[in-house]
Amino acid sequence: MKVTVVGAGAVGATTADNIARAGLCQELVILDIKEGLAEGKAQDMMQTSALLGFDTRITGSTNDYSKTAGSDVVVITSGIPRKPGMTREELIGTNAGIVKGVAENILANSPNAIIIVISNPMDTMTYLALQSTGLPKNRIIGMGGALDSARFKYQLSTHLNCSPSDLNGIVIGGHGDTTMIPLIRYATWNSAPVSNFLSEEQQKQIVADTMVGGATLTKLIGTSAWYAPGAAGAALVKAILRDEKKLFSCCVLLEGEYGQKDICLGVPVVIGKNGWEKILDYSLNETEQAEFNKSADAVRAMNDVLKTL
Ligand SMILES: NC(=O)c1ccc[n+]([C@@H]2O[C@H](COP(=O)([O-])OP(=O)(O)OC[C@H]3O[C@@H](n4cnc5c(N)ncnc54)[C@H](O)[C@@H]3O)[C@@H](O)[C@H]2O)c1
Ligand SMILES: O=C(O)C[C@H](O)C(=O)O
Repeated sequence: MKVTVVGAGAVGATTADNIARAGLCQELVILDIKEGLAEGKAQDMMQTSALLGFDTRITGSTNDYSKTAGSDVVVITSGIPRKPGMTREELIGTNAGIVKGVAENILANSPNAIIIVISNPMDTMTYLALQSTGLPKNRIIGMGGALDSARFKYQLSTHLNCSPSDLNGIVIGGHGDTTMIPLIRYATWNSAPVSNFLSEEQQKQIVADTMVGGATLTKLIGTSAWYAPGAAGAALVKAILRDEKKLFSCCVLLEGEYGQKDICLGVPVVIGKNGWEKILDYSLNETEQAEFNKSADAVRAMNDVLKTL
């Protein structure tokens, strides 16, 4: 199996590192436009192999897409991150051109690849990748909900004083500070609804803190996060390569599901060897559906910006 990670920056390198450490593929290519960066990070990672005991061969490439040929999965992380005080949406002007060019180069060299889009604004970049490659919908997956759901469980765990891995919780909708929807009604602590243990006020706080999870880290670090994003990207790669049929919230093309069409938005999907294989219907209540529709309106407005660039 062969995986390419485009972008050797914070998120790309962390995704690649997680993929290598887990031994998910035989060949791993990291590509970046910045001279020497991908080669250097690939060598550095390869030098951990004797210490960590993985067998993945990692190579780097400065914008030579022939090195990525025949990839089974490609993760796109290229593009600028936000600075404190910015929204993800403000990145569209720079990142749309980058993501479009990268997606076209990937398609030309790996026509059978499944593409995972991480670059922001992720929902719109996923839609753009789908449009510019014309790939079957199941092979374009936006990564945002997997990260937001992990952050949701982190927030829940701090209030419940429990292990995040004992929790179930999912965030759907857009991957934006105001567009994501942590589905607290469905969150459980080992099957028991979290509402059994948390006040209304605590639940509201957890939802609010989850929604600004990325912004909070950006303010603290000075640029956006990479450890959890890289782990989430690698988790999706693993689910595909190992055909796990694992459920994640991912940004995928909707064709009437959840009342929306011609838009890529976060919904619960099953991930396996074919990419996203099935959308699950969580039967949203009226409030949740209204939030989902509002989120779709905001993402659609960003998708419309693409036409003006
Ligand atoms: N979807 C998510 O959940 C999520 C999470 C974290 C970050 N992000 C996004 O991921 C992107 C990357 O974040 P980062 O922190 O790694 O940024 P970074 O600046 O550390 O790395 C980005 C890399 O992309 C490279 N690049 C730029 N143009 C390129 C091109 N045309 N071809 C190949 N490489 C190119 C840059 O040289 C740089 O090394 C940002 O847009 C950020 O907002 C998304
Ligand atoms: O917050 C950001 O801008 C990066 C990313 O989308 C995140 O959620 O960490």
